Amino acid sequence: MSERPAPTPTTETQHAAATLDGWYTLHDFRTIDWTRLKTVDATARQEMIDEFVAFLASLEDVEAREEGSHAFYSILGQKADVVLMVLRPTFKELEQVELALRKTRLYDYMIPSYSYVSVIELGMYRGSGDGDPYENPHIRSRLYPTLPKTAHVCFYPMSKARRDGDNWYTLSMDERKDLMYRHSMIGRSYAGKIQQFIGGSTGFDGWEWGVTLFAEDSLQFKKIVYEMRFDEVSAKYGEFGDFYVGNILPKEELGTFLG
Ligand code: VOV
Repeated sequence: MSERPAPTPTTETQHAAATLDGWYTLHDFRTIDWTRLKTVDATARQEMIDEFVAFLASLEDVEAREEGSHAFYSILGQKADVVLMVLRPTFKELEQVELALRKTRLYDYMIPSYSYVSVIELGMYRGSGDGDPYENPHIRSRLYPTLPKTAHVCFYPMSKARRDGDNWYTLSMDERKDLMYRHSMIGRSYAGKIQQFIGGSTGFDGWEWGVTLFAEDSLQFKKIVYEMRFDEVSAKYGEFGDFYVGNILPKEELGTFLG
């Protein structure tokens, strides 16, 4: 694992909140070229599916060794058909997963529809306690997580506003701390219903964070996002990209999905 710098302590001045940064994250959204796939004969299609299942099984091996994690979901609507979310310690390892995906035969029937690069991030608005946070087992489990395999996923990118009047980046640290505290209190009321993974993406991708939510009950996505819209940090400063929602796609069901 690459060495991480110790987070800088926060003061009352106007500066960036220190972050703890974990595994790098790629969300790879693809649309299936159904028209072309339908022309493939049953034997060749089964071979493609078997090869892709073996690819997913190889990701499971990495996850079992706790050297990364992934989640594979189908996506509702026309924005994409599937998403592979992958977590790895380095950009290089993310690239290796991308390359392995590209080398599968099924990839020839997948059209890229969207992707997002970020790094699992914990904002240290309240400090990180005593000792090296990267050695704290609780913090490590959040920075280097095994992703849930819940029934549903919801992904969207977001930024904090930099408008005249409502500019997150000109607020003092104390103001941001207070707002994030209120945000976290709403979040906590969804304990047991939603698990959130925030990927910091400033300098990596088109928005500042990628938000990935996992839930067994899909309605909880609407409830938390709606409730947060009334909270000042989202109401005044939240800017949002497209939402992608979908269902878990276990590798054992890939044959039915593509068949
Ligand atoms: C499932 C619930 C949930 C919980 C418990 C939760 C808690 C927390 C805590 C404690 C913290 C700060 C420290 C850290 O852990 O980083 C955060 C941080 C963050 N969040 Fe959050 N959040 C949740 C959920 C949650 C949602 C649903 C959203 C989307 C907002 C919306 O309007 O659609 C979100 C966004 C963020 C972001 C973009 C950040 C980083 C902002 C920054 O300026 O750094 N978040 N969040």
